Amino acid sequence: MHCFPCFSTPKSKKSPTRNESNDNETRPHARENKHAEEAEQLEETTLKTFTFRELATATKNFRQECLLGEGGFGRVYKGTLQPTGQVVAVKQLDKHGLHGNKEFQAEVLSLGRLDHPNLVKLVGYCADGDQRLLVYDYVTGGSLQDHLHELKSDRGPMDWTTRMQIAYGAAQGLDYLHDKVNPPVIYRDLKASNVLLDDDLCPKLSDFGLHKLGPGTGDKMVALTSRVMGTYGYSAPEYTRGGNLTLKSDVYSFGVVLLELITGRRALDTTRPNDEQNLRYPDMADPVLENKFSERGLNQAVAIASMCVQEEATTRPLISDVMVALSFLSMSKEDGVPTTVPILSFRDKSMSIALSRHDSDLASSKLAVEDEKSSTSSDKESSVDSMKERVIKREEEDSSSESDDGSGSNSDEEHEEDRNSLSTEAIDEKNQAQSLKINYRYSWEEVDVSDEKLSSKGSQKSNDESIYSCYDIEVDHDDSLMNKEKKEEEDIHSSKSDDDQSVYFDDVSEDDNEISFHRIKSEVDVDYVEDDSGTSLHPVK
Ligand SMILES: Nc1ncnc2c1ncn2[C@@H]1O[C@H](COP(=O)(O)OP(=O)(O)OP(=O)(O)O)[C@@H](O)[C@H]1O
Repeated sequence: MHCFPCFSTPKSKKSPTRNESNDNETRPHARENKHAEEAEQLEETTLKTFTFRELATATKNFRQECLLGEGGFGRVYKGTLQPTGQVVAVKQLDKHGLHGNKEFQAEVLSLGRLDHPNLVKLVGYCADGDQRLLVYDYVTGGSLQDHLHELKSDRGPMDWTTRMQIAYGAAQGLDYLHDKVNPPVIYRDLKASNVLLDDDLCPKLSDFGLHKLGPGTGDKMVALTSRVMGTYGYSAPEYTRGGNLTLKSDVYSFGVVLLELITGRRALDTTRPNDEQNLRYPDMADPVLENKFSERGLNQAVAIASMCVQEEATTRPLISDVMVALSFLSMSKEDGVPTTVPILSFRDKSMSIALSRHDSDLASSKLAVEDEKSSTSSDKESSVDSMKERVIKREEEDSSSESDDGSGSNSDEEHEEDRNSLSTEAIDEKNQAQSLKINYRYSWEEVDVSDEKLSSKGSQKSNDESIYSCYDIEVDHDDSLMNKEKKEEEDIHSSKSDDDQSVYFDDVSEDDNEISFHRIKSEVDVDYVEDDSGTSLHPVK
C-alpha cells in the first residue's frame, strides 16, 4: 500500500484557516461581499458544467448496469466521459429536493472549492431543466464498509497499520473540512460507507456538504428545512435527539468509524446476542487481525475512539488532535511494531493527558486487578503501589541475573514461581469471565504537568470545552493480565507519580458513557438555522 503521498496536508491559497478569517471578517461584511465572492468563485472554479445529454451518454442512458447504488440524495451511476474517457460517478439528485438554478449553482460552487487528497473530488455538475446532477471522480476500491464487513475471497482482511492509515487519512480529510476551509464544513454523515478507498486503500470522504442540496432550499441565513440524516449508530447523541449540530458531531461519527476499524464490527449489529453488544477490551480488536498489533497501539487507538464518542460533545477532542495522534499510530516500523503516540504533540491538553495516562493507568489498572483480591477497597491504591514495587524489584532482579551470564537459572525458577503466585493470588477464577469496568477520569487541573510541556504549539487554540474529559473502558479480567510485556512494565516506572494517577473502580453502577454499538437508523424532520459563525446548526424552536 502506498498511501502516504496522499496524506500530505494541502496548502491552499484560496482556503484561509478559520482563525485567520475570523480575525478579519465580520458577518455583515461577509454578507455584503457574498455576490462578489460568488462571481469570483465562478471565475476561479475548475468545475465543469455538463449537459444532461453528455451525462446520459456517459452512463449509457443511466442504465441499470451502471448503477452503483442509491443513497439519501439519489442514485449514483458509474460513467465514462466523452471524449476524454475519464471515469466518473454521476449522482442524480432526487427531484423533490429541487433547487433553483442559482441556489444550486451557489452550493455546488462552494463544494467545488473543496480540494483535498482525502476528499472525493467534485469534477462538475449539470443543471439542465429540472435535472440536477453532480459528477465526481470515480473511486475505484469500494467503501470502507465493503472492506471491513463484506469481505470477498480475492481480498484479504486489512492489517492493523492499514487500518490506522485509513483512520489517519479520514481524519485529515475531516480536519480539512473543519479547520482549513472557511467557513468550516460540518460533514454530518461520516460513516464507513461514505469512506471510499482507492486502489492503494487511500481513503476519500464522500457525500460531504450535500445537505443543502437535499429537500428544501434557502439562503444560509434563513431557516433551512433539512432532514436529520445519517445512521443513528454514527450520529452523535445530541444530533439524533434533534439538538445542536456542531463540528463535534462529526468527531463522534469519526470515533465510531475508528471503533469499526479496530473491532471489525458494524456500528449497527443487531445479529449479536445481548451479552456481546458491549465491546470488551482487549477482545474488542478484530479477530481477523490475529493479534498482530501492539497492545499499546490498541490502547491508544481505543483511547482516541472513546474520546471521540463521548456522550458530552464538549469533551470530545479536536479533529486536528485526533489526526496528529493517528499520524503516529499509522506508521509501521520495520520490526512490525507500530509507533505509539508521543504525548506532547497536541493543541488540546485533554488529548495529551488522556493518551499518556491511559497508557499508564491501563498498566496500573491491570496490576490493580491482580491485587484486588488480596485487598479491601480502601487498600486499592496502596495495592497498586506495592504491585508496582514488586514488578520493579522483579525487573531489577531480572537484569542482574542476565548480567550474571547464565548463573540465574534458579532465579528464573523463583521468578516463575513468583509470577505464578502473584497470578494465583490476584485473579479469582470465578471472575475470569467477568469484565472489570474502570473509569478513567482526567482533569488537567489536577495534573502536575506544565502547559508548555503538554502542548508543542502552546495554547494557540485551546479546546475550551475539553478541560475535563472522562471515558470508560471495559477491561477483560483474565490470565493475560499477568502476561504483560516488559516494555509496559518499564512504562509504569517512568510514568507520572502515583499521586497523578487517578484510577477509579466503578463498583457502584453502570455508567451511561460506555461504548455501545447497538443503535438504530433514524431520520427525523427538523428545521434548522445556522448560527452567526456558520459553524453550527440549531433546531428552530
Ligand atoms: N465517487 C464515487 N466513486 C465510486 N463509487 C461511489 C462514488 N460515490 C458514491 N459511490 C457509490 O455509490 C453508491 C451510492 O452512494 P451514496 O453516497 O449516494 O449512498 P450511500 O453512501 O450508500 O448512502 P447515504 O446516502 O446514506 O450516504 C455507494 O455504493 C457508493 O459507494
